[in-house]
Amino acid sequence: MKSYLAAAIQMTSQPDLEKNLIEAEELIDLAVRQGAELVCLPENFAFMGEEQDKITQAEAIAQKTEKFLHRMAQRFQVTILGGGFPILVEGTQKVYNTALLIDPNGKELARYYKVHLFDVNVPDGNTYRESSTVMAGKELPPVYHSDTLGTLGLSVCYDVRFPELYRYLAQQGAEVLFVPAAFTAYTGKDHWQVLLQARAIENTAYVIAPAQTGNHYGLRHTHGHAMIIDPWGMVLADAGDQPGVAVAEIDPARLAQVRRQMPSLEHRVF
Ligand SMILES: O=C(O)CNC(=O)[C@H](CS)NC(=O)CCC(=O)C(=O)O
Repeated sequence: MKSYLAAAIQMTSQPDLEKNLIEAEELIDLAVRQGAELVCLPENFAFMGEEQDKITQAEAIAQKTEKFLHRMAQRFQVTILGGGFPILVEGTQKVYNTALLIDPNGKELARYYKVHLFDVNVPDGNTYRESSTVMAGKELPPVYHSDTLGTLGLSVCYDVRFPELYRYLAQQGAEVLFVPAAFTAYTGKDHWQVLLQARAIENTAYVIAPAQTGNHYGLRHTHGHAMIIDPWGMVLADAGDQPGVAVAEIDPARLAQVRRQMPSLEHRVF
């Protein structure tokens, strides 16, 4: 593992695939110009709209988005995380909420189907029933061991509330945890940063958390604050509440230092 720059992209995705992919490309370009070698897109980067519209367009979204990720990785010669987009589950009317990691040659390194689905009545009056259109993944997320970028662990959004998933990733050697998200504005203001810092601190790992921000359609507002957090829990970069990028250094020397200073991973009893 070497020292390198990573980017957490922040978008306001709409119910418009083509528009979102153009916007994503511009932000990837911006991140690469700032020197990022690992570029991470948020959950729903390709499409954010009514559940039913997502299902109707699922085939096109899945096909075009997967191609887009391969094309971007190759064109910009970076590793890309596509933080969450729908892929139809054969023989059903449901999709997997899927995160893909692609290398600069366009090769797929890792794939994860979101396990925890957001079926929550948020006190602001919005009701979320992700399980009405999404099939829950049944397997723990993968880690990918990269010689240059370190050991990378996948997850998506609502997963961040389930610490056992990240402890599993840490046990598999994860040094960098991805949490691509579309956190609601209401829960995000109180929980987003706290949860991310907790996952970083308790696993002494970097957290890269790309995010959705602003108003998408109807009453859907997301929290923003795409960020990168170091293994001590320090926020290294925060994209605020507008579309953009948060860029920060992922440094193996810092990781080793924190794991020396706070060896809690080695003191686990259970
Ligand atoms: O809002 C939308 O339209 C799109 N959102 C999503 O796709 C996903 C599943 S519904 N959002 C979350 O998981 C939010 C979790 C969250 O906000 C929390 O855990 O508090």
